[in-house]
Amino acid sequence: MYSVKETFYTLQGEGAQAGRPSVFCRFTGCNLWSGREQDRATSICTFCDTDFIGTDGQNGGKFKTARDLADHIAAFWPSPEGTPYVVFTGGEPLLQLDAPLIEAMHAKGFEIAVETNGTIKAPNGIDWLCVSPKGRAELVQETGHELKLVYPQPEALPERFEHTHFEHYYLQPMDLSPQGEARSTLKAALDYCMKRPRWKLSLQTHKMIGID
Ligand SMILES: C[S@@+](CC[C@H](N)C(=O)[O-])C[C@H]1O[C@@H](n2cnc3c(N)ncnc32)[C@H](O)[C@@H]1O
Ligand SMILES: Nc1nc2[nH]cc(C(=O)O)c2c(=O)[nH]1
Ligand code: SF4
Ligand SMILES: [Mg+2]
Repeated sequence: MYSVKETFYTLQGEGAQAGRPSVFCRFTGCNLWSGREQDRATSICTFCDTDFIGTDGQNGGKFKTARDLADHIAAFWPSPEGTPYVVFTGGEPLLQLDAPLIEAMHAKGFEIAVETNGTIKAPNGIDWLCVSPKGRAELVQETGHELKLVYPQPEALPERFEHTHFEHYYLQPMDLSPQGEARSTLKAALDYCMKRPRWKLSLQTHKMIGID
């Protein structure tokens, strides 16, 4: 059984695939925060910008089999042209994404992207793996296509991840607006990238243009 908060068609807003048309499948639940505001400050991940509780979002629900969920996701792809692309996110998608679902999406011709916090080893077969380390949480998944670190995090400074093996290294300015704080994390991130140029800047472009 898979538990999905929401499913929608949009553009990938972040990282090296920014601008790519994508079906987003947001799984319910995370291992680093309950999702309840009263637990935020005492959680390992304290700055999350996402509601991932329940199955009540747009086109959310519970799906009994990998085939059922794959059919649901594939229905959002608008046209036979281009390679269909699904981004599994959450919450923490690696709590639920498994080999049968990967196989079912590939059987439908999809490329599979994952956004993960890196605390759970990724299964084989993911076509684009984005790892985004969080606070004091141990990083288990040290390889992938992009490491996208939200910046600044006092307990997860970029230096801690320089021994890892990714094709791209990004800093993404922490958005504190969901918590009502306004502070310039953008300036801090771009200053760091310019000082240490293996790091590139990732902006949350979907928020700028007002899409999901
Ligand atoms: C909501 S998370 C879900 C996937 C997974 N749990 C993770 O943390 O990577 C999706 C992406 O949003 C990023 N993110 C979450 N909250 C953010 C914030 N306040 N500012 C900037 N990026 C944020 C995460 O680091 C991650 O790259
Ligand atoms: N457009 C868009 N791009 C995204 N990239 C990563 C996202 C996520 O929440 O995982 C996200 C999202 O929520 N929307
Ligand atoms: S690990 Fe990801 S989904 Fe979980 S609370 Fe942090 S940003 Fe949100
Ligand atoms: Mg998001």
